[in-house]
Amino acid sequence: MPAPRVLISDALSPAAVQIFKERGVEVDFQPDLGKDKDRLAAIIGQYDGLAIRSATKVTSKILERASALKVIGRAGIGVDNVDIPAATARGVIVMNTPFGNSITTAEHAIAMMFALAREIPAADASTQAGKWEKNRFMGVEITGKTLGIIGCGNIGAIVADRAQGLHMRVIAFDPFLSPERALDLGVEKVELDELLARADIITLHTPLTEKTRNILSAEALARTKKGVRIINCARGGLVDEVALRAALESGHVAGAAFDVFSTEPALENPLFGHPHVVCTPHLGAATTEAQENVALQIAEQMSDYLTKGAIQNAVNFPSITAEEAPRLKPFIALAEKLGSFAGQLTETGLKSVRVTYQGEVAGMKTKALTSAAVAGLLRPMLAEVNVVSAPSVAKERGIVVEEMTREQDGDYDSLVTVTVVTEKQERSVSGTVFADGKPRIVDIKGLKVDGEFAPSMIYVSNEDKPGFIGRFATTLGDAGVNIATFALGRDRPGGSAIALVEVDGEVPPGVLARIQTIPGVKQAKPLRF
Ligand SMILES: NC(=O)C1=CN([C@@H]2O[C@H](COP(=O)(O)OP(=O)(O)OC[C@H]3O[C@@H](n4cnc5c(N)ncnc54)[C@H](O)[C@@H]3O)[C@@H](O)[C@H]2O)C=CC1
Ligand SMILES: O=C(O)C(=O)COP(=O)(O)O
Repeated sequence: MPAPRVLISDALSPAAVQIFKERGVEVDFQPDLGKDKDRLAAIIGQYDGLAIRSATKVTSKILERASALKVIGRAGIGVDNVDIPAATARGVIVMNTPFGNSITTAEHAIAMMFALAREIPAADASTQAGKWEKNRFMGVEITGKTLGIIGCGNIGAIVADRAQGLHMRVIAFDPFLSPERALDLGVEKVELDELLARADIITLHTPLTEKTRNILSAEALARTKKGVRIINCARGGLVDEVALRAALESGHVAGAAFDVFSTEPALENPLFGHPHVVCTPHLGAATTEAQENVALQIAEQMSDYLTKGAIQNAVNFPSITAEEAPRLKPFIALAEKLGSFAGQLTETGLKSVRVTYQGEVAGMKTKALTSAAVAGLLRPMLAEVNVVSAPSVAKERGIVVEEMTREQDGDYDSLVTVTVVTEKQERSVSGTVFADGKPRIVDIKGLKVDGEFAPSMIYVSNEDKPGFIGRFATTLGDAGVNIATFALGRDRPGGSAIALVEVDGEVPPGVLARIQTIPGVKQAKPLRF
């Protein structure tokens, strides 16, 4: 197999290049490419992986051209520059490095707070201009002030910790912050209105989502305390920049420090030029330490995925460690094949699919296995679906996906059952993985069998009557089809029976129709795996 190829299209630390190479991944380092979307679109089709920071915008248009792409790695935290639904729909894993730059970014927010409180940038410019305006700059003390943190996750929590070290009172608004965690962090959890009314300084640390966009709107700004200072080191778009400018002009807001802007690169912005505004060009993560951390980590994660199938910190797929990957692999194949079996037999509208895990397999990454089963199920109907995209494709089509785990209670250490409910019927198939690592099908619609999955198979359900096997074999023989393996199952003598037959090569047209005419045959279907 040729080595996987990765394109680095943003200014990652060159440390990443070394890691990729050491791990058998070819790497193309073009740190400015992300800014040129046409060139990126022109070459992205050659790569299995794309490593980015915030300058590369991975839009659905870029993804349409990314025919070989398997993984996008964000050397940093925010993935709002990636169209995640579009990546997921194309089966591309999107991973980030959720902690590598959080201390550095929190430190930047604290630095911005001091810059605002003591007007350091303006004082610096004035001093170096030879003005010595000692009376112009009158700061405010940080000690004893109330810091309002909007979004108290990884970065917000570090900011809270540092602020407490500075003897500030810390209040936080974050709907997902548990009272226990708030207590642990020593912050007072409050509603947004209370934060706005009480904070002397507000700092934002939420991702940009439809819920957080414009969280500091004109109305919200109007509810803040007079003389408040506002820091945004999270994402442009969280604050209404025009309304903030007006509030600065009126003197209601005493100062603002922004690292991120609604349009980036921010070559102009409503906040620019105000004497109490401090700006940096998206430098939150820009320290040598943080950049090394995120570059090394993303290169490791992407290499592990491309070479070993391990998944860490994916925002659109469950994690699978490098140790788990080989153990999971045969079960992924099993789940996909069971799903495929059910999908190939499905002729009417799919309503729901239930995947049941019994025994040892119940302790594995069942979410990944369920995605594989759904991918296998949908593939006979939709060619472009894979393990990553399957859950979202199913959801889009209104197919309910359920997962159940149970204790082992049968002959097998592990048993996976895929049950498909269509408009007409419910059908289950079960399988396991034997010690040889090969997936086997062990139960079809409650009838026990023991069959392997083969590239070309015929499935027959029939009444258990003498003469069927002879006629069936003759029909195939007459058509020049060689039987490779033959697995039979039935519920009771004379009851319902099934045959799962592996044949060499394609089943010629017309053969299935002839099988269908054998007395007692209810259904005959070709299957491919
Ligand atoms: N300026 C820069 O260079 C950098 C900026 N960032 C930005 O900082 C953001 C935060 O990063 P982390 O703390 O690591 O993320 P995180 O996911 O650990 O924390 C985000 C917090 O926001 C909270 N949240 C979500 N929706 C909310 C809402 N509607 N109202 C209030 N809180 C809400 C979440 O519950 C979570 O606790 C990132 O999403 C990224 O956009 C991150 C790194 C560098
Ligand atoms: O990690 C993040 O979310 C950041 O915003 C850092 O962005 P950058 O990698 O410096 O372009």
